[in-house]
Amino acid sequence: MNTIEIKNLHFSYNAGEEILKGLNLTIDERSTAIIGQNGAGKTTFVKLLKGLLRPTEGQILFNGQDISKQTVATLAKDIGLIFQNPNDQIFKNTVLDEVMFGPMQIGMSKDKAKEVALKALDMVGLKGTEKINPYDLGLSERKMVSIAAIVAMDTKVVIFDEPTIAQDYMGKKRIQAIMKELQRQHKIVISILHDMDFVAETFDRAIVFAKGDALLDGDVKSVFKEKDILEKAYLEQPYTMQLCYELGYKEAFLNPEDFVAYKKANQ
Ligand SMILES: Nc1ncnc2c1ncn2[C@@H]1O[C@H](COP(=O)(O)OP(=O)(O)OP(=O)(O)O)[C@@H](O)[C@H]1O
Repeated sequence: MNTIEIKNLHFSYNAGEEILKGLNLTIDERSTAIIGQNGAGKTTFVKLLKGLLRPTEGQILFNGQDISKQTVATLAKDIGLIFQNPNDQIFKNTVLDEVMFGPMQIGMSKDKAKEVALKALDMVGLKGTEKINPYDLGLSERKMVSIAAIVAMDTKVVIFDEPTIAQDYMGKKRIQAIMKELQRQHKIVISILHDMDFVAETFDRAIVFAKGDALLDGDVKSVFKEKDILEKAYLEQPYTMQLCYELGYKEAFLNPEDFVAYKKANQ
């Protein structure tokens, strides 16, 4: 089983202003959502996992090996990060070249890279767009290109930074299906999210970041039950849960499907 162990992780951009203050966590193959108010340190944390930043103190162990001092190039085979803004990631002139780039960088032949790129494009719903310039696509499709570019690399860890931004209902459903498929392949799936309903419907575990530490950590339902603590972190419960509590139910459901199933079974 793949694991990432975070031990006493500290990080500062500027001396005297700690962004992460001794974080301790173990991330496993349960899909993990990282939530928390703006500026809580979520993006900083995933950049540390990807090797884009170096901890000021502490360790990041991937399958037991300390990766906190490894280069981005060495880590690229194992850890994929899909940026919040696809424009920060995409630089090739065609969709196919963009998605083939990562696989070729980690040593795949051109033929193999093309094969995995076409498969990844199919998975994100962009079959047939291979020759298009990514910047001629809309933002939501460009985000899918950036997802395909990481999926094609077949890394053991796939990190998403705000994947649902600019996605409509169908786009969110597709991202949910991609995450479930990656999890089925025993990859570690981590995502930063602001959409609590999406978290409730998609993830096994949620970690609430606040003031440089994990304020809450547990299965999604137990985390979302902690209304008062969530409020301190400026987070809302998922809408279905809010509705259940407002209606006086003791049992609160994470999503409409579970609520409706309960109602039908108890009519
Ligand atoms: N390159 C940088 N130099 C200095 N400070 C930075 C830098 N990047 C981020 N910060 C600061 O670090 C803190 C944490 O930022 P970070 O982007 O990790 O938060 P976040 O939880 O991802 O927020 P958001 O939800 O808005 O993306 C913020 O106060 C931010 O202003």
